[in-house]
Amino acid sequence: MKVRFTKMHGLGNDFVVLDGVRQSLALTPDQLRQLADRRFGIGCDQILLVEAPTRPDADFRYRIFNADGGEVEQCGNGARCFVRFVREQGLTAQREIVVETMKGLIRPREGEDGNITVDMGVPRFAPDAIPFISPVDAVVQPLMVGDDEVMISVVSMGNPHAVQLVADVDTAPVASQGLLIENHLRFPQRVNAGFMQVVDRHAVRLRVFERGAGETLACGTGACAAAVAGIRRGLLDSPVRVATRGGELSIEWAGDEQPVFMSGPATTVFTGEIDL
Ligand SMILES: N[C@@H](CCC[C@H](N)C(=O)O)C(=O)O
Repeated sequence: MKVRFTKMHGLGNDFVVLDGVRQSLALTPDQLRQLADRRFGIGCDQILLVEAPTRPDADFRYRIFNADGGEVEQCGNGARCFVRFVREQGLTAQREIVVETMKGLIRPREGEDGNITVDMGVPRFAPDAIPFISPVDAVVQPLMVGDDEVMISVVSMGNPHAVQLVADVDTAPVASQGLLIENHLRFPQRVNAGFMQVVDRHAVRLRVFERGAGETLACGTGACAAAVAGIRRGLLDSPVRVATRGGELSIEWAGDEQPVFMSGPATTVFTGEIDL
C-alpha cells in the first residue's frame, strides 16, 4: 500500500502527517511503528492523521499516534503543524480552524507572522482526570521513583503530565527517571514526565520524556502543563516563555477554569510517498 506523507516539525518535535481526507487510511500499529522508525521508516516522534470530522461543529478530526503505535489524546506541537498542513495542502483557506480531538475541540489559529496560537482547552488537576492514583488532590505530591522521592504536579492537558522542578535541566535525571515515571503504577495510562527549571517569573527551561516516544526536543502539551503547574505553585506569572532544546514556546493562562494558549512555529520539511 502506497501512502503519501508530509514530514513536519514543531521546534524539532517531529511528525509524519497523513491526509486521511483524500486518501483512505486504516493503518495498523505495526505500520505506524514502521512509519516512525528512524532507520527502517521515515522517522518521527508522532504520526498525525487528518480526517473529516465526526461532529458538525468541527472542521477536521485530528488523531495522534505515538512512535510506539499507540493512539493518544493530544499533541500541542502537532496541533500547530496540523493547521499549517491543512492550509498548505489546500484542505482549507481558513486561518482559524476548529479541530476535533479525542478529548474535545481545540482551536488553532495561524497569525499573519506565520506563528500559530492554539487554544489548548482548560487544564484539569483532579487525580481521576489524569488519571493518577492518589488519595489527595494536592498541587504538589510525592512520588517514589526507584529509591528517590520526587515532588510532582499532575496536570491533564487532555493527555497526562507529571511535572517536577529541577535546579538545572542540563543535569536533570531525564534519562534515569523518564521511563520509570512514564510507566509508574500510579499512572494507569502512563504519563509524560516533565523536568522544569525556573529562570524567572516569566521564563522556564523544560525537558520532557514523552510517553510512547522517549525524550523529544520539545513537547507542546508538556510546555502548557509546566507553565500551569508553575503558576499554580506560585512560582510563575502568565505569560511564560518555555525554552526547550528545540526552541521557545509562549504559554498564557489566566487561571482556574480558563483555557491555556500556546504560541509557536510549525515547519514543513519535505513530502514523499512510502510503500507500507
Ligand atoms: N509531542 C506532543 C505530545 C504527544 C503525545 C504524548 N507523547 C502523549 O503520549 O501524551 C506535544 O507537543 O504535546
